[in-house]
Amino acid sequence: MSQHLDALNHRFGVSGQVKFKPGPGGMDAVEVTNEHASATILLQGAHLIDWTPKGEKPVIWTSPEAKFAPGKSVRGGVPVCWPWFGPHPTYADFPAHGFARTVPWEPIAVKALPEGTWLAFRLIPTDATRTMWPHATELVLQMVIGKTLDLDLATWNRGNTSITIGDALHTYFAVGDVRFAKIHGLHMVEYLDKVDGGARKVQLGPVIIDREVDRIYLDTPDTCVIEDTRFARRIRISKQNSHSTVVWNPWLAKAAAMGDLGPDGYLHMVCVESANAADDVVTLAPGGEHHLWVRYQLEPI
Ligand SMILES: O=P(O)(O)OC[C@H]1O[C@@H](O)[C@H](O)[C@@H](O)[C@@H]1O
Repeated sequence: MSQHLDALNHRFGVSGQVKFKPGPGGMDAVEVTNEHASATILLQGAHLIDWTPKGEKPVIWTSPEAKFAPGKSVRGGVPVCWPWFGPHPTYADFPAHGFARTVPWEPIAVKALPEGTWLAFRLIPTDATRTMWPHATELVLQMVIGKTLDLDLATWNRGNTSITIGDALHTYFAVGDVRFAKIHGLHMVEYLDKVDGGARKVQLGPVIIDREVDRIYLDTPDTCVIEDTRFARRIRISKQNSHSTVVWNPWLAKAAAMGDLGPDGYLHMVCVESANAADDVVTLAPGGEHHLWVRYQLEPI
């Protein structure tokens, strides 16, 4: 075990519950096990790659062919998109979905609570991140690993001028077979269809995934539900301070071209991303703060 991990265990470890250790690809990770659930989080990106409530199948999907390497985004889990969503509005060579998911974060607090394990991580700014984002901004991701998974992505504007951000919790949910899943809660909601040149359309009924789907739903309600008959469960997604929801599945051809989704990975995942995306961005005055909050919860069918 590296000195760094030893030091983290000394400071934040909780015997039998929270352990910092090398994770997949040897990347620094923290493993959480409590009476409600287990989870694994990479320190790069504060990227949660597993959350499995006791006695259940994993709720979060990470590709069996994900590549774990410093500075590379991991296919699956809960990537944090920040401080922009999708391509950078001006600089095409800046990374898609921002840099938060590919840089190191540091733990700042860990506590065992009756409801689960609370952890907080802070993004570590570097010269490289300051080149892309020359603002005094603090970014903290808090999690509670319990029977539910709660995530709070907090942005503080510590500078003297206003800032404008886009953000998303780009969660890959595990489903038995996506062709038999339905996403409820977006009926009569307008969306931008990214596989049809960004055309504006209106969702009627539940979202069905039977082809490539890449949509930004606009002005979305605070709850949607993935109904998964194959796994006989529903995943309830509740959120606050997120006005858009992105639904994404690359389907067969795109998945094959991506190279890190596995041969039939696209059948076992769907991204339902709680976001502030496209025109829905967040402007923070000096001293302002913004909390993108989600709760994921399993319900039997
Ligand atoms: O491959 P990435 O950068 O993780 O992005 C995956 C997908 O993320 C989704 O949020 C976007 O809407 C898609 O267009 C994109 O393909």
